[in-house]
Amino acid sequence: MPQLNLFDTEAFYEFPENLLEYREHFLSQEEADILKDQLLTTVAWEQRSQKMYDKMVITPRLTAWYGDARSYESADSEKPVKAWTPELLLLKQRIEAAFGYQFNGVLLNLYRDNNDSVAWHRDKQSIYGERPVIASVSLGQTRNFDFRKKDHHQSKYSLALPHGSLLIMKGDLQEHWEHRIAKSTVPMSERINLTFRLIFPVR
Ligand SMILES: O=C(O)CCC(=O)C(=O)O
Ligand SMILES: [Fe+2]
Repeated sequence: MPQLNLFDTEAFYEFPENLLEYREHFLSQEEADILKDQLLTTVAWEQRSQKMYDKMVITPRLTAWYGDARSYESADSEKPVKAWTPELLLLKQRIEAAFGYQFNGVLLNLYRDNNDSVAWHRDKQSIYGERPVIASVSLGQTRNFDFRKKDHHQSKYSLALPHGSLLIMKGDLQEHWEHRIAKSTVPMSERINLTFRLIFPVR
C-alpha cells in the first residue's frame, strides 16, 4: 500500500490493505484543474447544520448532493439531491469503469480554508449495509485524511490526499474505522472532495 504514513510510530497499527485502494494521479493535473474550477463556480454549495450532542451546529464546510433522478423521492429534506451534471456523471462513469464498482450519488464537500473540517465519523448511510464502497476524489489543497480505530483510538493512520487523487474505501472500513479532516493552524486554500456512493434505492 503506497503512501500510507503513520501519524506516530507509537500508535503503529497494520492498516489492512483490503480496506483501501489508492491512485495518487487518478486525474491529470490539467483535468483536476479544470474540474476544480468548474465545481467551485457551478455547484450549488450550501452550509448546513447538524445535530451534535443535542445541539444544532453549523457544519464547518460547504456541501452539495448530486445523484440519480430516481433517487429524488427518497432523499429527505435535509439532503436535497440535484440531478447529475455532465462532468459529475462523467467522473462517476470513469471511476466505475476503472474499478468495477457502481455508484448512484455523490456528496461534495468544500473546505474553504484551514478552519474547515469534518469531525471523526463513519459513513454507514448506505442501504447496502455495513460494507459500503465509497470513492473519494480530492481537488485543490492537499489535506490529511486521518483514520482511527473505532474502539482503539491510539491506532491511527494519516494519508495526505493531493489534487487529482482517488481513494476507495471498502470492506469493513466503515465498520471498524472512523475518519476525519482536521482543522489546521497553517493557512490553507480551498479543497473540494467528492465521495461517490451507492446510497439510494436502485429500482
Ligand atoms: O473530505 C474528505 O476527504 C472526506 C469527507 C468525508 O469523510 C465525508 O464526506 O463523509
Ligand atoms: Fe466520511
